[in-house]
Amino acid sequence: MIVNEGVRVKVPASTANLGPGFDTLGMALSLYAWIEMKPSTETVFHLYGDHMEGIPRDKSNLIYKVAQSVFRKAGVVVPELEISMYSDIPLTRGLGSSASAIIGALFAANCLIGSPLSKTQLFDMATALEGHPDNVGASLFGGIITAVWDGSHAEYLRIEPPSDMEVLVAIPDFQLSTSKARNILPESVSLDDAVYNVSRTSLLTAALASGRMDLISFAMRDRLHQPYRASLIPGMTRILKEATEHGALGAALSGAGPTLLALVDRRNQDGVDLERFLLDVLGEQGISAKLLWLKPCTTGVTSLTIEDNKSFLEIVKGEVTV
Ligand SMILES: Nc1ncnc2c1ncn2[C@@H]1O[C@H](COP(=O)(O)OP(=O)(O)OP(=O)(O)O)[C@@H](O)[C@H]1O
Ligand SMILES: N[C@@H](CCO)C(=O)O
Repeated sequence: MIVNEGVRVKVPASTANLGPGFDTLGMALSLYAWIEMKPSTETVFHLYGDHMEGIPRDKSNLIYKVAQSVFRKAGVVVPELEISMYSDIPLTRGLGSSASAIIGALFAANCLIGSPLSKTQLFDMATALEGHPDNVGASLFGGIITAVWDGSHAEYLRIEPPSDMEVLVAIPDFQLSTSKARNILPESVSLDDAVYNVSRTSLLTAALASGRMDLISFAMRDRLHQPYRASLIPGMTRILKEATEHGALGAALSGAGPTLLALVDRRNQDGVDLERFLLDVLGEQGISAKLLWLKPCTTGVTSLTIEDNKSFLEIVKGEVTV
């Protein structure tokens, strides 16, 4: 099997759940990480950007381990790698940093050995690693995905996001690990709550697929995870309840949080009132937050051509938008 000299990939961040679609709905966002992977004589890491603090620079690194799982499955031996990464995706904030690292690593490693594995195989491997298909599906395929995981295989459909819909995220200045935000959830829920979410997830999916943005506020409500996670994100309950009064189509906790996300129709909203509302409510709780206007990202992970003489950082710096 041919092993390429090196590959560069660009992978989007993602938001999971979109309110009611717990562990099933995901949407790719216009916030990115870039990875370069090359065979090497010894394993080395070059990690750039403000979000790499604490990330290991040895073979315990997630990117390295995920790449090796691709080589094992394909029956190829590439034990030493030179890995460069630049990321604008904050860690443990609910914007799918782990999913983007997993998808970027799977895709880069597969490209490095001539792409023997299909995207379906990569999706199954990614979902097994992440535990749920929502973030990884969005980072792999782009757009909005609705996905089902049966424990060994993930099926999905991709939905083109409404073209005028933008996303305002408020990223609080504290981290919240997905495991902590999952441990707070109950083991079982009532039939009433299950029906509440099934019906809203169905309506939300159909509303997004058909561009019925007027239905989003009604559909984007949840009883399966947000109420239990509220104690971890002071101000969240008020934001979810009142964001539509300040111009949002709907609001949700992004993934496992703590980032809060509002969908906005930019044809009729400048978003200024919404920005102030989010910062004020979080500020009243003593939380400062960074606001970012993002767009749904319609393409998933992509490989970049390695241009003559351009270094990894030169390529990335030409692309960074935030
Ligand atoms: N580039 C990376 N390289 C290595 N490990 C990473 C990288 N990015 C993320 N991780 C790992 O993933 C962890 C964050 O995963 P976690 O699921 O808690 O949060 P998240 O993916 O940012 O949020 P969410 O899943 O709620 O959207 C980090 O603490 C780190 O261990
Ligand atoms: N669906 C997941 C996303 C975070 O990884 C959750 O809400 O826990």
